[in-house]
Amino acid sequence: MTLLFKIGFLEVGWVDFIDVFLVSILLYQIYKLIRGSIAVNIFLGILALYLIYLIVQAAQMELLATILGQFMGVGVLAMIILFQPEIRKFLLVIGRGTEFRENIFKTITNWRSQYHDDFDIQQIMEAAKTLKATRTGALVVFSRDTELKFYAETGDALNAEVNKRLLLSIFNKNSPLHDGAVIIHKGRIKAARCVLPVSENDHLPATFGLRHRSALGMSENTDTLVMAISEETGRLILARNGKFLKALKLKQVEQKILEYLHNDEPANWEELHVGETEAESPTSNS
Ligand SMILES: Nc1ncnc2c1ncn2[C@@H]1O[C@H](COP(=O)(O)OP(=O)(O)OP(=O)(O)O)[C@@H](O)[C@H]1O
Repeated sequence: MTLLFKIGFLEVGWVDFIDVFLVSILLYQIYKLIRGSIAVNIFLGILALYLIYLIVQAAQMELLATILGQFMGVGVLAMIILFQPEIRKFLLVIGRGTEFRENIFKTITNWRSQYHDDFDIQQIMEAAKTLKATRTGALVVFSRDTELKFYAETGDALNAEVNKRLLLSIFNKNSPLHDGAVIIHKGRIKAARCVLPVSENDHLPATFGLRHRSALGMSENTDTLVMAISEETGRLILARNGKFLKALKLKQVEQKILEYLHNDEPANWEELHVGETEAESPTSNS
């Protein structure tokens, strides 16, 4: 091994350096995935248990060490079960590494501009404006990379071009399709009446019911952007990576959707303050 430097008896080589660097990236990615979610508490619980186990072992308390050892024995399996959503998201992030190569190819073939032309965002924005004004509840999932077949199959397949009138018809309270979420992929409404996973986040405002929880849950579990419009208040929220974006003007919502679709997002997602209302928000009037 090529020696890089030496601290006392410790010899540090290039391989060690790369090893520590990769572990740091891995830990940072794990931290980013579980930050703000209930998984942090579970992770800290497991860590505390592991530390106690080490102390008990060092103190040679055999009975306790054996009991805790049994827990540690099934630790990996327990972690996989407990952190299933986080592991899924992590693998999705890694999987998107292959997308990098695809993107280079697609950029060369001018795929991005084609995609943009296909997708008339104004149809969405006009529908959102009307839905807000008429206080019609709506849940829209934007998926950049996949058709989300698993979730689309919980509803009714449509595969129709995005269109303002169609969206308004779907979410109309008398429509048989209005319950649940619409999934949009590559400029097409893939399905309506879809059931989304519900978030277990404990820190949501009491006013947030199932529509908001499922918007958040979907963004926690998948690499999607979710737009929810409240039936009660007409408030529009965006959910991404397990976080809500503060009340936005419609122009800003449009910008966020386009940033997401073009994979060009800044990292300025913030959680909505508990109890915040549109009237209190400085950026409101969406
Ligand atoms: N898991 C889910 N997946 C998709 N849609 C859901 C899910 N749970 C609830 N919804 C939708 O949300 C609607 C009811 O939501 P609820 O009133 O509990 O939500 P809310 O967050 O308080 O929203 P609102 O402010 O519009 O009342 C349902 O009629 C359904 O259309």
